Amino acid sequence: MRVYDMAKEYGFQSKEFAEIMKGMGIPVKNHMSAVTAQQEKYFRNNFNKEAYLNSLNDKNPSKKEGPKKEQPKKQPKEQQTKNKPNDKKPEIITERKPLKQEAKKVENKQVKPKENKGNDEPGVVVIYDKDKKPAKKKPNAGNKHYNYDAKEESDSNVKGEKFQKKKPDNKTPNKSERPQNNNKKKNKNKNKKDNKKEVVPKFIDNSKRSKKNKATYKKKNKQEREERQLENSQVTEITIMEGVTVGELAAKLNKAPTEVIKVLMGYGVMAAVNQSIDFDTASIVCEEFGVTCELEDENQAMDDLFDTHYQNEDELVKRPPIITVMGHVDHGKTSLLDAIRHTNVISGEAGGITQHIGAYTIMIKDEKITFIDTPGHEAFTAMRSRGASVTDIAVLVVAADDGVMPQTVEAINHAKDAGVPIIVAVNKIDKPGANPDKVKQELTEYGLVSEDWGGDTICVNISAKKREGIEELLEMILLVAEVEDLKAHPTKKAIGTVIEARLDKQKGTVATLLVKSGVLHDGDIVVCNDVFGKVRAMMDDKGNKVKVAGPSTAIEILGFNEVPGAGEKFFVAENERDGRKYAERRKAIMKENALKKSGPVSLDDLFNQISEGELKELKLIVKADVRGSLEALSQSLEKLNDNDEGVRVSVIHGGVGAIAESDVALAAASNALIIAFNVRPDANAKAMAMKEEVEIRSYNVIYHVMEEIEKALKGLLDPEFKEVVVGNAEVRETFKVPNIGLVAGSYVTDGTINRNDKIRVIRDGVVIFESEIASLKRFKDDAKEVQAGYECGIGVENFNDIKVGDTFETFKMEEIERE
Ligand SMILES: Nc1nc2c(ncn2[C@@H]2O[C@H](COP(=O)(O)OP(=O)(O)OP(=O)(O)O)[C@@H](O)[C@H]2O)c(=O)[nH]1
Repeated sequence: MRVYDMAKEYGFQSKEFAEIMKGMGIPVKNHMSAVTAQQEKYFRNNFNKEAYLNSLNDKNPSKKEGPKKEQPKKQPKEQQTKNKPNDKKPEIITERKPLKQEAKKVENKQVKPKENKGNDEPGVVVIYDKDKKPAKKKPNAGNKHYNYDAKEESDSNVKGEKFQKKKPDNKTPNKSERPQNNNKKKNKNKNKKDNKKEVVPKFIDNSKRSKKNKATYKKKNKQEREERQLENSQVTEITIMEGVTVGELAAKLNKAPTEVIKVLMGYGVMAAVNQSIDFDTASIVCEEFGVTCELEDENQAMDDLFDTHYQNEDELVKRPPIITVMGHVDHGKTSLLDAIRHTNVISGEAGGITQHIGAYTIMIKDEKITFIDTPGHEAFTAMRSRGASVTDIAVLVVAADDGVMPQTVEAINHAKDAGVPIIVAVNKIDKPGANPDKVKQELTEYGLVSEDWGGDTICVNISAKKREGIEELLEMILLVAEVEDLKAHPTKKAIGTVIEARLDKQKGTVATLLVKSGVLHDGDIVVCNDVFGKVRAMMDDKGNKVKVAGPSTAIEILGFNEVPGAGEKFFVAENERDGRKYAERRKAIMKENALKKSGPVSLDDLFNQISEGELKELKLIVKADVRGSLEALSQSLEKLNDNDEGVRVSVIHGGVGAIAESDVALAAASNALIIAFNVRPDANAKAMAMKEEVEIRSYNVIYHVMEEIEKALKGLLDPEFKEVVVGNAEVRETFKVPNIGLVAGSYVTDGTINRNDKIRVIRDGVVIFESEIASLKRFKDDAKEVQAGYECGIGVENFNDIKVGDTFETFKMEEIERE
């Protein structure tokens, strides 16, 4: 039996159950761990669910704290149902005197004034177990999904009303908690007003305060305000965004805008309050005021914005997992996605969902799963290259008759690099040659050990064609999702990722968005990097018009002013003005960055990047001609981890054979550089490397690789010479010429073949020989150079094994100017 089976039986979440078992001394690793018959027996004999649940309640210090009369006599119905003991562990009550600046930290706990016992100082706070607090209605943070039924929503006249959390009811049912002053009405109104804000802690029970106390309080308050102001006026450090406006800067400096304008004028810069200034100018102003300023990291700001959704754990609700299906070509990704669509029971539609957009949500056992319907790596790479981890779980499809293939390995590396759990779907088990065990065996080489072999990778045997094993796979997805504990905020303004976007002649910009947290409403102002717009229309995965979209939902929207990039994060702005401002600022920054772009990782510039703190990990992709070299190289490279520079060297992907487009894509996405050991990129890969500015370093001696990287880490690599490829030619025929040897009738595909350049012979992407050009002829005449598009005869010094289909690469060493 497995932990999760028993968890189900006992009615616990797998995670919690594993903890319980561990607590009883049963050595389980996680929910997937198998439990021996003996352990199971021990558990069954010794575990008392009731006692356990009671012990949880005992831990609830409200009892310690509390005279029973403080509890409401009867809990409201809703609260009662939510207080199911295994829903959540109760929170600890603490009693403390909060400092002002700590107010934020407790902001989201429920705070109520401590009963005035006469000797109370203002500022005493009691944080109560929220489950025990009466009449406070909270969204079910545990197991229930919020209902985002768009149709219901559109019936409602109040936009978003359904998704607003019920406000805490401050008409406390417990008499002892009620304010005791005479001015009840006023106080009630005040409470009402307070409730409109997010939960603001109230530290002071002013209901029983005498006039004298009030005066003291006022005085104290004033004093504190003044202290705060003084504190603020002594700003010493600020962070500002590129393109900050004069007004914004003044506010951050705690100065009047006119003061800032004056300073600017002193430097000959005429700028009005709403005008943007660049960071350098802003830092001069800051210097004048004795304030140090730092450029705000835009990505950080975005991360922070996203983080606000997850700050208050008790406000979060469970969200469906988002899945990407990956695997080698023809192993059945598309068939699996099709099979899943047909297994779907969300709408009971015959033939499954008619899909309209690049993602769809299915329902299994009352739980939703969202699939990103872009099989393969493109989605993954595009998403990740922009730093958005869209996928929660990767399903790796491996054909049982074919086993682990190069793209399988790539997919594993992609998922690992993104830190996403992998579920293996061993497909085509219906085929006569199918051997699922062989697949499992091969996967162990890549660190994926199937759970029935003692590992923790879930492998499910399926036949996408015969639609077998699909439900089990979906259940496993839900299981992993449960362990991943995926949560989202049910009501905040939406954040998420653009899955794809295009320009439609009639409709304008059409973008598919995946809401990660919060709710997107029709009419919202969405901002995605440098583009923004008002959502004009929203359509779900079945083509229905909708008004709202909750977490893990994909929708197609109209309204962006330009086409946003796939994989880009989006958020909802307060209003159009803010949205436009943000997008315009991003545009300006991007323009500026493009001008001073330092480019992706390059060995020559490695030291600078390390020194500037931009690089903490040097990621490498190693491609070699034979497995032996690959292993030797990878092992040697890992040894470079012991460097004094504190830079981790990691080989994120290794393979045998020519460098393919997918290698370059992975390098671009992960900011890696490619080490080519006796291999070359194919034409597409080469073009992509140029476009993506991925550096490919070629070597033929392992020692040289190590030496160069070591030097680069230390900043000693400043090569005086650099290899420059000058031309490429294809061998179309070969001739034996007396006294000369073998001559290859070749066609120059690009560049120029110069008689004096060096030459390499490449076969199937692998360098098989390197030498000088022995002869270069146009027809019968010797030639000094032959341009692309012409034919010529090429002889290679000391090499007569040229074959039709080989390619030549000619190169020269060029001197590099030292900086
Ligand atoms: N016998 C059998 N054939 C399958 C199964 N799943 C897929 N196939 C076949 O395998 C071939 C490839 O399937 P696809 O679903 O197109 O594979 P893919 O991985 O999406 O391929 P690409 O999109 O080209 O990367 C098709 O001919 C499918 O009919 C299966 O479970 N059993």
